[in-house]
Amino acid sequence: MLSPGLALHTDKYQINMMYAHWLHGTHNRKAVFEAFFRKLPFGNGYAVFAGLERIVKYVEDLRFEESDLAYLREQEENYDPGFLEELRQFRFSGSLYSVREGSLVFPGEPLVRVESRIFEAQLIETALLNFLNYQTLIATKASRIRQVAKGDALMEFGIRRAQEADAALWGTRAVYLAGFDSTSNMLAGKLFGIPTEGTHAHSWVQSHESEEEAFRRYATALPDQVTLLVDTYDTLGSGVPHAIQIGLAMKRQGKSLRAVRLDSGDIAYLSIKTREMLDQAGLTEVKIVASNDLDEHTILSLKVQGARVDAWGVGTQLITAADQPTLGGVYKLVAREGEDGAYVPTIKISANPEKVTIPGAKDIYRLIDKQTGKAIADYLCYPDERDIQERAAIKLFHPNHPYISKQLDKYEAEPLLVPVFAEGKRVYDLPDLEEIRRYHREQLCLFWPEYLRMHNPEHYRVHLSEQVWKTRASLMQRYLDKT
Ligand SMILES: Nc1ncnc2c1ncn2[C@@H]1O[C@H](COP(=O)(O)OP(=O)(O)OP(=O)(O)O)[C@@H](O)[C@H]1O
Ligand SMILES: O=P(O)(O)OC[C@H]1O[C@H](OP(=O)(O)OP(=O)(O)O)[C@H](O)[C@@H]1O
Ligand SMILES: O=C(O)c1cccnc1
Repeated sequence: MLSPGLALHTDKYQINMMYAHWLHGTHNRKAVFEAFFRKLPFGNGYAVFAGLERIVKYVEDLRFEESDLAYLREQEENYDPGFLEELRQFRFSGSLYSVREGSLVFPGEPLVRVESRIFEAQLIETALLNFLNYQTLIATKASRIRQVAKGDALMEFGIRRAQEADAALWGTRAVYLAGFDSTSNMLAGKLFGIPTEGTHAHSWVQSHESEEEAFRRYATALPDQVTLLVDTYDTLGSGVPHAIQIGLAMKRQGKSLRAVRLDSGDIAYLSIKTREMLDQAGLTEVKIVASNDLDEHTILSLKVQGARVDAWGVGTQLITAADQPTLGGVYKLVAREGEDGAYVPTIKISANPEKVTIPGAKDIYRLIDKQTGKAIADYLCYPDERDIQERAAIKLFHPNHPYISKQLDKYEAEPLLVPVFAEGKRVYDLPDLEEIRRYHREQLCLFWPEYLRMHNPEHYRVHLSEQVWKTRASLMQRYLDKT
């Protein structure tokens, strides 16, 4: 976990292609790849981009260690010693552009663009997708839960169910950047400065002679952060009454019981009853925490039922993105260096029109209505179309039915891709996590609620510039003419 030696965190075919390029002397040719996804997860109206910090650290630390080279030598006798020497000298020397973490992103737009020797761009594909796919998926799930929970406190409880340690750690970071308030994950707390929270387990109660004794001892040990788990034996029959006893005793000492936690049964019914009992005892300040296989659907349903829950602990469903295990992001070659040294746009044709790639290195701009301050659409264009930021008007058209078009004026065009590496040097200061959270909140404010709702959200458009559209059409035609 977090080990520096991630050069072999890649698929074998990348190393094989690197070898074949090296053997034929094409390894130093420049190429442009773009990472994007085709379909939004969970039926959501947007995704929340995450993974850049991990990508940056990976790219910066990327070295083949002697043990990696020894392993490769052992694996494939065809690998020439000169190739292994080339790997020994390997450093990322290219440029990388990325959307900022916390951005709202949409299908088909480049989230990361890599311009480098094909030798390097090919190697980093696998790790880059691995980081981006998982973290963006989890951040999106967390953002959905935040939308539903509104102002309630949200705690991440997932380590024990995550797909191993790295997923727990980086997943927790993704969850926090998308709006959770805290985590039970202590390592994530230490490494990323995320606030940590913890109640206690059933084992604490079971390890005592009585529930009452267990509660009393816990309250004595940690008087400033007591949340008592009240469902070990009988929530309303013993758990809540014992918690009330402790709460009243703490109050007499000028302290305060913070909360009780419900972890089984009918959470709507039990939380309403628990609230009544606490209020009747004069403990109106004591909060109610709920946990037990929660996700955005259950939380929404519980709220509709009038559940009196102040804070939600969410683990399994979130950290594993249980309803959709991957984002499906891809990394496609969009341009290669031609014989004359200039970039040539490339296309990947597919029988499935959604899978035909968009050729050429592209930038993305978010078009914002100057009057409302809200995002209208995203716009893909080539870097030399930078005047998009100054034009008086812009034409937006449907890519499959270009006669459906509209003219847009009084807009601002905000570039989404920022330079992260330039010729191997990092040119981007990684923002701290609090800044990313703030940025994510600002991003949400940029969109009309229609795009943000959990069920059947409006479809936010990603448009192509006329130049991009024409290049794509002509490359498709060229391909059709050949076949
Ligand atoms: N009022 C409710 N409406 C909708 N879903 C609820 C309600 N109360 C609880 N749930 C959810 O229903 C599921 C109940 O799961 P399950 O039956 O496994 O739990 P349980 O029997 O109450 O507790 P245990 O964890 O001890 O098995 C959980 O996902 C829980 O969050
Ligand atoms: O349900 P999650 O969203 O994953 O939240 C974390 C769960 O982990 C703990 O119990 P655990 O699942 O270990 O045992 P239990 O189900 O028997 O309480 C805790 O009590 C929560 O229920
Ligand atoms: O602190 C808690 O209540 C907690 C932490 C992890 C998993 N379940 C519960």
